Amino acid sequence: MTEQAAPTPQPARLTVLSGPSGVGKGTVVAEVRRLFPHVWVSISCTTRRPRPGEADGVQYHFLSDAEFDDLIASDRLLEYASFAGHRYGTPRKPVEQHLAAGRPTLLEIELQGARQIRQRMPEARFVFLAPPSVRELRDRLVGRGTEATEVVEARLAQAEVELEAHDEFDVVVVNDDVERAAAEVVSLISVVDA
Ligand SMILES: Nc1nc2c(ncn2[C@@H]2O[C@H](COP(=O)(O)OP(=O)(O)O)[C@@H](O)[C@H]2O)c(=O)[nH]1
Ligand SMILES: Nc1ncnc2c1ncn2[C@@H]1O[C@H](COP(=O)(O)OP(=O)(O)O)[C@@H](O)[C@H]1O
Repeated sequence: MTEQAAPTPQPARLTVLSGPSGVGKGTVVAEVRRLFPHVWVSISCTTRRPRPGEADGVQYHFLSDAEFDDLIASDRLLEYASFAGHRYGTPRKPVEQHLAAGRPTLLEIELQGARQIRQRMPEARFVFLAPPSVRELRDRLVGRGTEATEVVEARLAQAEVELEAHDEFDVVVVNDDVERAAAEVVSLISVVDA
């Protein structure tokens, strides 16, 4: 029997999911993983402190400012941005490796980072998660109870900037119902264009 080389996998699609703080990105991404375990979700680096229940290497890699500076200096971030007083960035290598191995890959990042990815990887698909209303966004952010009042206000001010940019994205998904929104995101991640 002749041995055949394993076929080289087709590079997979990169999907970028953005949307204002409190819209439900984390909640929807958790549901996306449940519905579609084949997706690989990038773990970002951040200089913000972990919230209760968050662990290093799970939700984020929690870094010092000096460690974050090192990643920038050695070009190990695909994109990075400041948000509400902290820095966030996507480690480059795991994204490239998972895409090359054929795993549909998802980045959950804010607007400035999404714009950098559009410059570098225009073939990616850009999805904006929108709230049913601004009132509902405020209620979700306050209801989550993870930030102090002034941080909530800073995030809401930033949310207005993000909401105005929704038409830069390929698709807008309204997070009215978590399961419905997640199913829509899965269809965008998993279906390859003809
Ligand atoms: N540019 C960029 N933004 C990120 C990255 N990781 C997370 N973010 C965004 O940073 C913002 C703040 O995240 P976080 O502090 O976890 O708050 P939360 O999204 O409101 O729970 C959100 O809009 C995230 O999508 C990243 O690697 N790069
Ligand atoms: N479709 C939804 N309907 C009602 N509440 C939601 C919905 N999606 C998320 N939430 C709630 O809104 C709050 C913010 O969600 P989260 O996923 O932390 O947002 P983000 O990651 O965008 O900041 C959480 O308390 C979450 O349970």
